[in-house]
Amino acid sequence: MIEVNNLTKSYGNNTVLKQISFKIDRGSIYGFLGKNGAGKTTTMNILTGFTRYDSGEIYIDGLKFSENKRKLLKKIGYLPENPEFYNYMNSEEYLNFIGELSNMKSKDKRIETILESVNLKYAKKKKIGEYSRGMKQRLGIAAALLNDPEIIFLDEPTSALDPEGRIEVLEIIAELKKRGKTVFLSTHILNDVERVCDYISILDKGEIIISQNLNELKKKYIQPIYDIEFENPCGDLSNRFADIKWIDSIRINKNTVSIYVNDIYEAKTKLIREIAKLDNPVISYKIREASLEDIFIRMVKQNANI
Ligand SMILES: Nc1ncnc2c1ncn2[C@@H]1O[C@H](COP(=O)(O)OP(=O)(O)OP(=O)(O)O)[C@@H](O)[C@H]1O
Repeated sequence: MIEVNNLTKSYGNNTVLKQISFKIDRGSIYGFLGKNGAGKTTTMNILTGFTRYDSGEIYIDGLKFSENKRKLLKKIGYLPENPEFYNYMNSEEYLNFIGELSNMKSKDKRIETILESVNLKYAKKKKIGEYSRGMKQRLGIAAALLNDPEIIFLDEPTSALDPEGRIEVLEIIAELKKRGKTVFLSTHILNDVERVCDYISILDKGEIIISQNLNELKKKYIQPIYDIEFENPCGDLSNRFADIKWIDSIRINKNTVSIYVNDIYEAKTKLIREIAKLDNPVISYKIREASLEDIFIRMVKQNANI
């Protein structure tokens, strides 16, 4: 449904997107991950028609975006990272106003339905200035959904929210998928991605370093991680273990280390022996599966080493 080929964008000398390509299937939730400044918002602004791009091609439903912008933008809803509201309006008035801007006919029923779907019906007469962040974010989603778009772009929709607010937004996203919508979700909260996304891309310094179905990604990159807590700090561990081939990488945080291995058999038989040589008493020793966060950190680190 969305196909992006070799998309490139520069601001002056700063090339923010370097020939990125990806595809998004209809009805999927596509997680677009990356650290701050990776280029996520720029990509979203391009795909929603707010920002120009230098080169590359974008197709939506087989139509070239640059030649069919007006038509294609009708299929798109967008919640930007920091949506602005008129705080003196209530949510019903605000959605009416948004509807009028886009010449929407018979808005009342739609507004009622949409307020219900984002759980704001009870607060529709309350001034937006008195809303919590979570309520404002849900109102932003309501505004993005007002035209009943097929594709919804959500830029960091949960970043500023408390756990309860995040769950409410994630539930709305899961509901959108059930209704057959395609969701493009940019975020750096990997837990959220694991909860709702089908497919992910990791954007790093303007390049897509991985693009895969989430389950396949986990299967491919899942490797055990050993979390070991020592009695004393273990600052020189990376040097001590530098020559061990079956150790992929080591993360150290004071007295605790996470050891990423690439050969589970070697690790099982030899890691304890190596640890014993350190002369640093062990408080705990645990094996766990890699999470998306571990995979993300590994991929971004590898990209930095290239
Ligand atoms: N209008 C602009 N003019 C100049 N540089 C810009 C502009 N917008 C973004 N950039 C630069 O482009 C790069 C990517 O920014 P972008 O906002 O797309 O990243 P992001 O992944 O969305 O990060 P964040 O999560 O912090 O929003 C950054 O280096 C940023 O400074």
